[in-house]
Amino acid sequence: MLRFLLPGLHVLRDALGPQMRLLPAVVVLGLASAALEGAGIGLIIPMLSIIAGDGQAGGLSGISAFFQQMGQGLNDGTRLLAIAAAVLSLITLKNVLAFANTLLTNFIYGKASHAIRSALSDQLLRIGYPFFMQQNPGRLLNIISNESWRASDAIQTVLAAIVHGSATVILMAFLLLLSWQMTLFVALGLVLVQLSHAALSSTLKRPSRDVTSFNSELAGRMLHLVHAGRLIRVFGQEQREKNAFDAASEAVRRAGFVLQTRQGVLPPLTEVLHSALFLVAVVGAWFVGVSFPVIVAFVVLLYRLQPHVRALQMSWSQIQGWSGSLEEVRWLLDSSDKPKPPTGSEPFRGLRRAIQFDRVTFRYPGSEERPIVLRSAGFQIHHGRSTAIIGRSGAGKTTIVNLLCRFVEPDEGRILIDGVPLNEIDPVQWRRQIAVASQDLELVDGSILENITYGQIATLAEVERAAKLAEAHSFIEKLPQGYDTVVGYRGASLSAGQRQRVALARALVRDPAILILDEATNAVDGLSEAAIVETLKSRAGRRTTVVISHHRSTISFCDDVVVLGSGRVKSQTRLAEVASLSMDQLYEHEIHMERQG
Ligand SMILES: Nc1ncnc2c1ncn2[C@@H]1O[C@H](COP(=O)(O)OP(=O)(O)OP(=O)(O)O)[C@@H](O)[C@H]1O
Repeated sequence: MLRFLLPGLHVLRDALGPQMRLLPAVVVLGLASAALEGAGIGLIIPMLSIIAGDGQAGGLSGISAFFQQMGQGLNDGTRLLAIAAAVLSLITLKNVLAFANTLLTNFIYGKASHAIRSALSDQLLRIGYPFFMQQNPGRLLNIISNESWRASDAIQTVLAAIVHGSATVILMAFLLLLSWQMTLFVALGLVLVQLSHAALSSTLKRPSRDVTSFNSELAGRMLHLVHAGRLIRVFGQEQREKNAFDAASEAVRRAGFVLQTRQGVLPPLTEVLHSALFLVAVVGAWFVGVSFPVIVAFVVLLYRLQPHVRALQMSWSQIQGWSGSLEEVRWLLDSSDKPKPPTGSEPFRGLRRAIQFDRVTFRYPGSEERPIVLRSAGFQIHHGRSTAIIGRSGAGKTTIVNLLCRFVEPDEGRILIDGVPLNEIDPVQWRRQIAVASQDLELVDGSILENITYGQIATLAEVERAAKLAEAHSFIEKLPQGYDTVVGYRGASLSAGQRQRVALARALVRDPAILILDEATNAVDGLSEAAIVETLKSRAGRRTTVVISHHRSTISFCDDVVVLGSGRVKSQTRLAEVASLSMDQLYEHEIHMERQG
């Protein structure tokens, strides 16, 4: 029930985590400071009696009589001063407690906000890779950069609501002790105000979802402007992109306006209803003959109560207004409908014999209509040899890399590593033995040194050795900052060929048991490529290499070649046996396959 009323409640509960145990302290501090405030207001009764010249007035009952007794026996002047000093002490102490509560709620809020952001980053790192193939990056960016902050704000609002709720309970108790009839009347009025407030607040969920979904679209457009800057300019599409961006931004504005207008109605409406209730209570009290000091104390208490009740009601509507944000954060944090990360517990210490694709069938997740990429594919990658995987564009070469890296899993068939199914092998140990250089694996925004040693502890000598093997050392040396040159976002300050050589050095510095090169040198000049091929040759017999390329020169050093076509493995043979064939002829090469699975 509460979950229905407060959308995303368990996002908030999970975010609070161990801080939940601090919530009773927030309540106690809230109750204590409200009690001090109520007592201070109660002391107005004897003060007013003294000022009205009726300091020893009787005829009061309940808590009013209790306050009226304060300082009796003292002369009026001393008593007035003593009561004033007591009121000031109570107000001071109340504010000290209120400040302590502010510190405590800020601490809890900070911890909970951090917990939300940390859980989101944890989830993004943990989810199975196919998730990123299917999801709109704009939606993910919007959740991380916008919605997570609104979820944090919702936590602050809930904490504030706890404080206001505690104050409301205590001040209502004081009101009850002053005059139960007037309090009953006020309580009834407040219930009516809350009902009308809740009815209006419930209309906020829909516009809140609209704002969230339009924000996702806008974030996607922003990403596009950042990533496709060159494309847009080359094709002269600035105006079209501007129109599309403005339309997305306008949609956010319109949805935001609807939400803010509906939210904006609530504070004035609440104030008018509260004022009406306030006036009716005062006038009614006079009509039923409540004494002047009690009316004043009641009115002051009611006056102090109002902001707390209004804040409580506004918290409610704010959380309804953030329901779209909370739902988005909850969606991303929910692992049940997300692809699972690869699992497996078999230890893996290195390839000894071969990787075997055993009748592997695969189709990218997302839709049943997607064509089958690999159909019962069978071939082998032998230990210590270099295997070229070739085929026309779209034949499924990169998909084989994705399967080897366990970004995706076969729908049917198995990949066997020395006879052990890959999905039973510990993925961390497996990935530690492979290194990939691919045009899809971008550089990170940092120095060349940081890029080459990414995820690897290496000495400068080892880095330089890898850079030399990748034909990168000579160009790096010529840069003014050498290995400390910052490459910029995705390596933007380097040429395509330089980026590829740094990426190759990054793979080589690990000296991996299995090196996978997916179009890793296609932007490198012929001379450099020839030198890189020599490097790769030197691994022969010791390490396993998989090379994907459309260039005959790049695969020239390979021992074996696997030809893909129409979702099938068309042939697997020794490259020496087909050395005379051109790349085009190789693509059409179809023979019986050696030891196919
Ligand atoms: N993330 C994806 N989601 C859906 N389909 C995909 C995805 N990636 C690739 N495909 C499809 O899978 C097929 C094989 O793609 P793959 O990238 O493996 O081909 P490739 O042989 O490496 O091509 P190229 O030589 O052009 O790089 C293609 O039809 C492609 O449309």
